[in-house]
Amino acid sequence: MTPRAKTATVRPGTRVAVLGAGSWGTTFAKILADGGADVVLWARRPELAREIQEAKRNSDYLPGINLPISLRATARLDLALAGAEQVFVSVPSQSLRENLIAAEPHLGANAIIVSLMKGVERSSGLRMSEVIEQVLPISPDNIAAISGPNLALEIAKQQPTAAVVSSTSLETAQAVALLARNDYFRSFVNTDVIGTEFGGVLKNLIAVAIGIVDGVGYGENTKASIITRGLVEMTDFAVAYGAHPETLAGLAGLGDLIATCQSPLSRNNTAGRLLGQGYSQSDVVKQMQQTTEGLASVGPILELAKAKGVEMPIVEQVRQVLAGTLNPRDIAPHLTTDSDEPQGERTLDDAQAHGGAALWGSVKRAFDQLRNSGRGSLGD
Ligand SMILES: NC(=O)C1=CN([C@@H]2O[C@H](COP(=O)(O)OP(=O)(O)OC[C@H]3O[C@@H](n4cnc5c(N)ncnc54)[C@H](O)[C@@H]3O)[C@@H](O)[C@H]2O)C=CC1
Ligand SMILES: O=C(CO)COP(=O)(O)O
Repeated sequence: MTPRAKTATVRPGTRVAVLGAGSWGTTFAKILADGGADVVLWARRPELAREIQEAKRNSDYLPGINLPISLRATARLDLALAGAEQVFVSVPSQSLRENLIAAEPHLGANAIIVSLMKGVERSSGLRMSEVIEQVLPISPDNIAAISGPNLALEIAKQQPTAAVVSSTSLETAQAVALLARNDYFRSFVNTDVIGTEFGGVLKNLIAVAIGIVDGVGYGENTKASIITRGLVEMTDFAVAYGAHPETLAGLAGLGDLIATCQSPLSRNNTAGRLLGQGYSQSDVVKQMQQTTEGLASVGPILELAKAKGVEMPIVEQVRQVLAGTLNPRDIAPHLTTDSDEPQGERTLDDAQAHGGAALWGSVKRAFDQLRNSGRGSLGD
């Protein structure tokens, strides 16, 4: 029986809303409630709202987890949003726009909107914070995004982890981080929204590739090679769109990449494994019971990469496997280039030069933080 978490002592009772009662929305509502916030969770389906409100359970998405007594739930969007100082959004990326339009009339004028999502809008290629900025009458300084090694079920079991809260306004990032923390969840902050959001989106695509080679039966060498080259691919792409390379060496990049690529809890990893076992994309989509953001992101990411002249050979091979034009057995690091000449191994150091930022300095800082058990700065 998981002991009840101690609640934080910061601004208890701050009224917040969480939109989306799936695995991550429900888990994050628990994080916030265990941190002392006054949380109302919006569930699209009334029967799910009732189960959470009355039984403090979400048997669809978090079976066996006891939710905080203080957590309230409703299927009424207006009631969920009434008085909310911060609104955390955790619906599938492709449904964000429609949900923001529905929520807009009920939002407080100064409410902070926090994206918990890790996708890009397929029709526009926009990141989640860009969709929020486009739909709502809101300053980017009132928008934040949270990402990191955050497999929902492990966190719902109160296993310790960390995340990064990102906003163009450091003050906003800190206001969110002060609520999104308790004795098993630690929030760091940064102002690199581009790097933080793209880290969460891109790691899903590499995780699909890892799942594919796992499904084919390749071992740890192949997977480690793809993870390593995948991080360089992620960094190249994100830096081309204005990210700081060190963000991709932090929790939102490397951290989340490790968690997602290694865990059977990952839906993207699982979808990749089914692809590697020979299932078609349509069969995989039918089998997946939960949101698998990576499958919808491959196309838009490759279009964005092409627009900046960034090569993403691993993601391109995932696209080909999804399209059925590449045998899953042929997706492997040495096939990520079709040149017969031995290729120079582009490393994070090159990305640092490429990105012009002190990437290794941030990697060394990360190791120092780990050595000092995280007593480093709030920055990630
Ligand atoms: N599950 C996890 O471990 C983590 C998930 N995330 C992100 O959280 C976001 C949400 O994913 P999950 O909660 O995992 O998905 P999920 O599949 O567990 O839950 C999705 C929820 O959205 C609802 N939904 C579906 N279509 C909707 C619509 N049109 N309008 C409103 N609600 C709708 C579903 O009923 C369900 O309650 C994704 O972007 C994902 O990448 C981020 C970190 C961890
Ligand atoms: O984002 C996640 C972990 O950080 C969850 O990954 P999946 O969406 O692949 O399950």
